[in-house]
Amino acid sequence: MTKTIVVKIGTSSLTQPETGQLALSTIATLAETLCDLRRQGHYVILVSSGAVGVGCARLGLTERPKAIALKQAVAAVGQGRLMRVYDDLFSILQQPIAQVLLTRADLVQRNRYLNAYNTFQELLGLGVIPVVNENDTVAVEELKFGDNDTLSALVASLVEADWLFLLTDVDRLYSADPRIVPDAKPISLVSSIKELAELQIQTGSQGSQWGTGGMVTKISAARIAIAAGVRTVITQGRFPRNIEKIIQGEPIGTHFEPQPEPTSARKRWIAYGLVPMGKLYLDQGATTAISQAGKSLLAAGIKAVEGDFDTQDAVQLCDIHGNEIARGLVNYNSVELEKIRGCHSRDIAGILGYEGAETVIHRDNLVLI
Ligand SMILES: Nc1ncnc2c1ncn2[C@@H]1O[C@H](COP(=O)(O)OP(=O)(O)O)[C@@H](O)[C@H]1O
Ligand SMILES: N[C@@H](CCC(=O)OP(=O)(O)O)C(=O)O
Repeated sequence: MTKTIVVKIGTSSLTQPETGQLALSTIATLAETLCDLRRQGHYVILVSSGAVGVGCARLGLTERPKAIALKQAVAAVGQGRLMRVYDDLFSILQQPIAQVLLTRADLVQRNRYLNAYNTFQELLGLGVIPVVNENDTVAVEELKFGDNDTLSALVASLVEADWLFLLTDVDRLYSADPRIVPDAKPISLVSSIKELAELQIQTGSQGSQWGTGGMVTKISAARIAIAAGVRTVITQGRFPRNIEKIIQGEPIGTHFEPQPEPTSARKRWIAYGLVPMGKLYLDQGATTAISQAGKSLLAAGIKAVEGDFDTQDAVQLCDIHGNEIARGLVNYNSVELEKIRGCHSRDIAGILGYEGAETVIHRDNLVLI
């Protein structure tokens, strides 16, 4: 049965940790594995980091640049070389590939989201393996995915994938960083979003020397993907052949079970496609109404408004502790909300001088995180 499989490989798997040089045997084995999956009739998408890492090696830089302009320049040097390596290897295996560079804006605006979807469908229909990366050279700070774990989860959600593999330089998720805590407990299965939220995991502040997101972004990516119904696995990048074994049922790596009823595509777009433009801090009553009773958000439950946003922008909803509980599209802009927060809906017309929506965020435009 044809499956859609998204495989993300991080810099720490693509490069030698000591030198930053490409781990050619890993990349070649990955190419062979993906070609075999294609020949078995599956649709395959590769999300590959490494532009910055390869660029650093080419330019003789010994650590990842921090300044955005330098990072963009280094990525521009590395991306071409990375694609050359992939095209040489996949060409030997007679497998056409395509370079797909995305910025967050490509998935934020609905028409561009649908365009990206259509392009992936055309490529997969042609038997091509798309090789995706963030378009680092033009991605400006406020509109960046920031890491390819998030990007790969959004792509898996976009194409309604069956599997998302996050290949990294450890064999699975642990209770803490195994490099630092030798007796960290391995985690083999996370069976729900609720369990994921309750996991007590030390993820450390950053990933390996060349990585970007560490485990924080992989856990966040798994949350996005399983909400979209995508089975997600964190496993060792140095053994790409494990992908086939895992698909055949071998318990390798950390498995995140997909949510039984995937969140609708529109709500996934609200929750993860859009970039939130502000925050609304709710009182306990509104928090309970939103998270447990499936209600819309009314002005009376808003204690504070943060940010400068327009109507229909996406905003984060936070509980009394400041924890994000949901995202939604507002019916009022930030200036109006500052005036009506805490007020009863029947008083809104008198305060604003015109009859607006009864709700601040309608339930249909609200997604629990
Ligand atoms: N709880 C944890 N379980 C496993 N690895 C962890 C954990 N916390 C932090 N890490 C670190 O995260 C690193 C992987 O993240 P990263 O370096 O960004 O890799 P990649 O380049 O594959 O994205 C591992 O090398 C490990 O040192
Ligand atoms: N677009 C960047 C991706 C950075 C990134 O997410 O790296 P990693 O944490 O190694 O997957 C690059 O190609 O270097």
